Amino acid sequence: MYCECEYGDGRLPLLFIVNPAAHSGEGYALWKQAEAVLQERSIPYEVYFSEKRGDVRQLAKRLTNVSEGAERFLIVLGGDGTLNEAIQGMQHFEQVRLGYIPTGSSNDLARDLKIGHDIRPLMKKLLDGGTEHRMDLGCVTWNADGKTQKRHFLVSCGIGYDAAVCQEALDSPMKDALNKLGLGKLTYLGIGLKQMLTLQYCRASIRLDGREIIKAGKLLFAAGMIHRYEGGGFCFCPKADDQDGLLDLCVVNNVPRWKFPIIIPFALKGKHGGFKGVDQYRASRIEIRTSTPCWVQTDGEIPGKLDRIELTVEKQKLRFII
Ligand SMILES: Nc1ncnc2c1ncn2[C@@H]1O[C@H](COP(=O)(O)OP(=O)(O)OP(=O)(O)O)[C@@H](O)[C@H]1O
Repeated sequence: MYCECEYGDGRLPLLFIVNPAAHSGEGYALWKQAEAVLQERSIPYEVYFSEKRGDVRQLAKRLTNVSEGAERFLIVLGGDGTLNEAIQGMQHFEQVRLGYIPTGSSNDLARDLKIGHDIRPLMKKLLDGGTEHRMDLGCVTWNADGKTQKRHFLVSCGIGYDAAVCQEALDSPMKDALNKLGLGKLTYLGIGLKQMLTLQYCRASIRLDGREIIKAGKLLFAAGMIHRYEGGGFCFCPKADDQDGLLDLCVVNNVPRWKFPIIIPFALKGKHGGFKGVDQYRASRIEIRTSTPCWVQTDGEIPGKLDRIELTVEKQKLRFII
């Protein structure tokens, strides 16, 4: 972790956390485009670069540990995974305005918010103050070694297939190579197809707000979503609203494997709900138990393999600036 500082005139601190490794190493070059806008306007700022996984969380924790009454404007440059790390560390949510410049390869949050990817207009808007958009914050909790663990999410938390694809992609040497050729989506496509053919189904029971029980005999995945897209553009919950204090849930259960290639193009457009075995729900608390431990993902990051998770949501907890 290191810092290049040009801030110091006593105004609202403008703080940047940059993942230079996002988008297979393009992150630093994209930061330079953002920095050019700051320099043109002679705006003071501080920028902190992550050097490894986990740094973004620590940086966010340190930079938002403010005293009462003080405010921070924190802008994160990275993909959904970088932003996810930042919100794990964030403190004093009411005193922090959170800006975001998407420089990852999937950018599902940016897709849903329709904020685009062009750095200059995004920077200019943020520097002009932007618009505050109160955003729900999801939380998944589970037990490990007798202790309750938790992780926040902004986009989605899924168990099963979607998480298994993320987990394999995170460790895939192919991802970097294909990203450099601008073909990063092929990684997910390849791994997605492989997992579709090989993933073992599990049984699951799902409770919504402590009541309704969904019994799944052959669960492919269940994803609780704050935003509409995950997995690089799959509109699994087309009615998700990031301000309603509720999670939309997509459950895919008991769908024969041969049907997947037919359903996928519909899922990209959010039209998959009509297929038998694809169901949508909405709740503020979702408890999921599976018959065997399955991979879990939060905004594409992997907390581990789990067989019992609880998803909740804090309504409009984040002061997101767009
Ligand atoms: N300096 C760094 N070097 C390597 N990894 C980093 C560094 N900083 C953060 N990370 C990790 O990189 C991952 C960043 O993923 P992110 O989603 O932001 O970008 P991406 O990999 O380009 O996009 P996508 O996941 O959408 O394909 C996170 O898991 C984060 O912990």
